[in-house]
Amino acid sequence: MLRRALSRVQRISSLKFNPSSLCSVSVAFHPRFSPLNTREMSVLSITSQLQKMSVKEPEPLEGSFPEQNVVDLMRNYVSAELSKVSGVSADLIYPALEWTNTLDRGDLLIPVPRLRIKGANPKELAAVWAEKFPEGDFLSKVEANGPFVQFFFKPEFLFKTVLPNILTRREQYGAMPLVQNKKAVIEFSSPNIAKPFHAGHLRSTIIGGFLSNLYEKLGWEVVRLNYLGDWGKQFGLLAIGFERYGSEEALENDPIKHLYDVYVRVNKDIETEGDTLPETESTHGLARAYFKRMEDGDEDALKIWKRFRDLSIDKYVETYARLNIHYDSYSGESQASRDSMELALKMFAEKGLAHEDRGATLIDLTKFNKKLGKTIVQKSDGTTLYMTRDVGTAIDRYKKYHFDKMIYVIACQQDLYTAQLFEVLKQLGYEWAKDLVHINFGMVQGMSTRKGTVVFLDNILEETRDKMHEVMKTNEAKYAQIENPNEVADLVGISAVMIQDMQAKRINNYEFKWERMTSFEGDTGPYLQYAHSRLRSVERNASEITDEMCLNADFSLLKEPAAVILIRLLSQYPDVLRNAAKTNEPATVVTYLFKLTHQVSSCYDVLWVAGQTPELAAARLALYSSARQVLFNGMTLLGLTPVDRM
Ligand SMILES: NC(=[NH2+])NCCC[C@H](N)C(=O)O
Repeated sequence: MLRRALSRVQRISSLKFNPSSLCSVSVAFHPRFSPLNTREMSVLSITSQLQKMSVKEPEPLEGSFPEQNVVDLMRNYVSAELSKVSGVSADLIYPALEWTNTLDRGDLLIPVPRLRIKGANPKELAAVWAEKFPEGDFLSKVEANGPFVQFFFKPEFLFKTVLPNILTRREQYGAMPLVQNKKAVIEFSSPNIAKPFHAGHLRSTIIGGFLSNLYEKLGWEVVRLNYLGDWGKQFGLLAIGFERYGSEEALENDPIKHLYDVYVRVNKDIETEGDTLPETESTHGLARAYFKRMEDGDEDALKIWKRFRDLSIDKYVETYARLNIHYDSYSGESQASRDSMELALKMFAEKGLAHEDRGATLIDLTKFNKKLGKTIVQKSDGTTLYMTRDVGTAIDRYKKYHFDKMIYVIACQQDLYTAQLFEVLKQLGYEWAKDLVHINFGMVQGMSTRKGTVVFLDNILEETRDKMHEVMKTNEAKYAQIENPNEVADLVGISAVMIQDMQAKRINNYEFKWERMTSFEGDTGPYLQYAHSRLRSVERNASEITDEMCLNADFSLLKEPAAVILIRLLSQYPDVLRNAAKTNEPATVVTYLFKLTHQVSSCYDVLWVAGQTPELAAARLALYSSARQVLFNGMTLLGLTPVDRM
């Protein structure tokens, strides 16, 4: 029995990842570790573990969360002790402590020059302080490196505090109440009805979904908004087009695609007509008249538009659900209230912001900032514009939500536009204009289906799924065992698309590459999924070890350098979230998850679970299980659905 288990571990640990080893999937959670059925285990906070160890908690400094974040606890300790050694106040030391780039430089470091001690040589000070610094219960080593002092956390301490914390907090590990009673409105995705859902919308969706999850984890109440492009002259055109070419059946079946087809055809009509027809007969003229009726609130004219909108939203809801995104509200340009827009136009006039130019109303923003140029807020025919609707909408939103922060996730092509919008609101005297944030991102090149050029999100996801499916089919025997291959292929495919998108800084452009993205090797979405499913398999193979056994394991048995690096990485996770909220970069989390999974993979060779004494097996399983939990948390934060088997 033991020998069999041992050889199984050997087999697993020597297994290089091979896509055709995809065998069966279940997205259901392992019952013992299910976030849904886990028996309530009371949370063992980092600080409550200290009491058990009879270690005195360092004085908590402002802005630290030692209960949830062991790195904060260490910051508190280092700040207090370094204050004694250096005479600098702890409050000044705390914010000067930095992360290290690599763990061989310690877990935290302080650049001595940051403390601005007059007339002192930073190198000498670093050497003296390192020499005098008491390691205490918290640190294993303190060393000077040029003008830096490097602090190494004591692994035994991390094992004893962090593992029980992860194993009892589960999906909550990483979360902390950075803010209280604060609301963030996050607007993202915002596609245009009857137009393709292009790469820009996909990026906005992915980044916005992530930011919403992140802010929630850090204590914000988050309102997720989709601001649909559902208003404007093109909806007059679409209605005319639908009279000519629409099909009820096609509309019901696939509203997004059908409306797009109709839109393309009616635009062709306009092209063919040129200016051969008088305004009253031309497609253009008819569309304009139709939209005017919509703006005037003509119920008949609005009826068909509302149907287009409702059916499109139904379809969007479905597609977003595949990405684990659920909106609090599908608003859109059409929802900007008349009152707010009129108020805004009135205020433009009163504040002397606007001027007339050939019947149109303009705001000259160069007075405030040269780069901002001018913007039109009302056309000569009195119809509203994108900008006016955005201004009205922002006013409506503040009334409705009283947000503390409002984030717009919009492509960098609209950098100027967004800056204008924010400036206009500021000039209108809205105090909350300072709480508006534009999170921008670069372009995706070459995102198209293999067949055509026009893209809808659904098509991209379907195509990725099919591609994954093909890879899975390359191993017939394994494939035959898969219960729901389509579902696995879908989830792994979605991870491929999303991770490719979140891997680099937002502002970078990137090229949409099928081969690269769907590969199981290298830093890809499928690799993360594989890493998660493999950790699940470790848990399944040791199902005789209960949660309690893991929790009460003797962590002093964890000694191997690979285990030490892993616990140091696991300890960083709460800080990674806090850092990601500073940069608003998903890449911060993605990079961390790859570091983590690489380290887990190094552990497999040296830290076996099967075939060990029960004590050692329990301690190691606790470590793997914690790593699995952190990976799970990171993946779901990004919007992925981790698979249990593949
Ligand atoms: N409040 C806003 N303007 N949000 C951005 C909307 C994006 C717009 N629908 C587009 O596709 O370009």
